[in-house]
Amino acid sequence: MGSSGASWKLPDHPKLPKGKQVAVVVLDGWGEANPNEYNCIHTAETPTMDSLKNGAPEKWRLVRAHGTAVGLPSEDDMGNSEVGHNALGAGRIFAQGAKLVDIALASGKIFDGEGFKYIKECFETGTLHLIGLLSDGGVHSRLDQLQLLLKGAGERGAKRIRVHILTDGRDVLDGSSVGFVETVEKDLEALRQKGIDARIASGGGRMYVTMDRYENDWNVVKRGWDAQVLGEAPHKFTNAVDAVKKLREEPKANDQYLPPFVIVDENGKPVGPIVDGDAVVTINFRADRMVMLAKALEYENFDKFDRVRFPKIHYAGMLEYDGELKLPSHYLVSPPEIDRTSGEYLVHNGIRTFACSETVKFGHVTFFWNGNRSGYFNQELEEYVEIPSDSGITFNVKPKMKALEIAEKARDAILSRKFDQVRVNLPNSDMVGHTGDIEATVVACKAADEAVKMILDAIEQVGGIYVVTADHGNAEDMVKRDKSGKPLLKDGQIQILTSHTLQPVPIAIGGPGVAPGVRFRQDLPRGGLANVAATVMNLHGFEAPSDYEPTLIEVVDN
Ligand SMILES: O=C(O)[C@@H](CO)OP(=O)(O)O
Ligand SMILES: [Mn+2]
Ligand SMILES: [Mn+2]
Repeated sequence: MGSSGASWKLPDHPKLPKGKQVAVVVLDGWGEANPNEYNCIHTAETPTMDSLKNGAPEKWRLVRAHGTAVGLPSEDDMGNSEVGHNALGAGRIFAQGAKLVDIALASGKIFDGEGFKYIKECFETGTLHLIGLLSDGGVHSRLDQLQLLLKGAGERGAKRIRVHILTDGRDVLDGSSVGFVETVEKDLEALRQKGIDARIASGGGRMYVTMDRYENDWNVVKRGWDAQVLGEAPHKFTNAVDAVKKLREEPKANDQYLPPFVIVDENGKPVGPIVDGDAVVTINFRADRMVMLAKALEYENFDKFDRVRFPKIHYAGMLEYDGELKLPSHYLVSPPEIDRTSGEYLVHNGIRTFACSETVKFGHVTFFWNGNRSGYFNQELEEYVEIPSDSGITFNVKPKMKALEIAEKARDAILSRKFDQVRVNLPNSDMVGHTGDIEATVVACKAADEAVKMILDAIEQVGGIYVVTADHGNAEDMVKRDKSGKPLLKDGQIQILTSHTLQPVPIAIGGPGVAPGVRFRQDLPRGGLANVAATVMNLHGFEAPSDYEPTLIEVVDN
């Protein structure tokens, strides 16, 4: 029985057969935009994806992948992997972390919750530490939420506050970190005026310090730990604005990869290591890049790196980050209850599933796909394969990443005929797009296209079906634009856009197993990623649950 009380048994589709193998391919960060020199997908040779596009409108269309279509607060919110894969897998639109935190802060309920009460127990004698991504990107965290949390904690008795910042440059323009740090410094000054000892204590760039994911490189988390908890870092400054400005002067320095630093007092002593009796909040609402730190902060038994000290603290996440691990055990806002995902339904209906990506996106097609739940629903029917990603490099150095290896695994899984669904994420256009290296991103897009071809060829051989789509845009637009769409100049220069976009993404269906008469319906012009789950269920021969977003396809008699 599903948690709603509904049966897990899916009705047979009245027209579509069962038993076809379905490949579900998610191109990460592959949106649709006007062709021009900043559209790396357009520039790249992508014959496979181009040929799919020729199937429009019956076998190719666009779907929305940002804003309210994926449960984000507003249409100005770009898409991202978490909300994108949640929608793809769950078939419904859930108000996402960003929005839930907004609501809890607006009503003040966040301060009445169990999580806040728990950290508040330390306010009298301990320090409140806030650790997280400092930007207004809205993908992992948001500046205004941090500001409200700081203010609220001050009003509710926090006497000593330390902020441990992670600079962004990935969801926002590179170089924007300085302005964000200045803003927080002003807020902290206002708190100090009220007698609260509030300061920035440490910092570092998100990709080099703390925000690794899926255990690709624990050194990243260790660097953060050393600075945040131990108060140790190679760079010491007395002021965070100076720190960020100075560290950015290094050749090749950028916000994403700033080295760790600590803020010290006039005697050279770190101003805010984390010690027994302190409270810690990780302010990111998004899960993937907080899970590793959450484990380090929370687990008594931990062997991923030498923590040196394991302070007895009251730790809460902004959200619960992993529903299966119940991690962390305390949190300020309850996460969306993403239940009855398509993956869970399909295993209950006997669908054997293979899912694969490389480490940096592995959790996207498993954890995010399954509603932020780690592990299998049914190990007998599912196999999840992770191909180790390169670590310690920026992906413009190796833009092909593991696309070929992922495609080979998918091909072999398809040809083995052991699985009904073979699902992959191809990371290239996203991960290389985030580096802002246009030439490398073109190479990345070509590699992803070749991987798609390999998977489609295998589907052709077994008489199967493919669904090729993406989770949000990135590589299709690499320049910051004004409202009219013209590149926005700063000091006469274009500004490279490292972030995701607001663009829609393609979805294509095809393969010899698609029944005659199947085509995209024309009455869902505003269809989005959440409509994909029902579509895939149909292609497996099932009707989707009635509360799922409607399927994108129809079957016409011909
Ligand atoms: O790298 C990440 O964490 C985000 C951008 O902040 O990208 P994606 O949503 O594609 O994982
Ligand atoms: Mn993504
Ligand atoms: Mn991305």
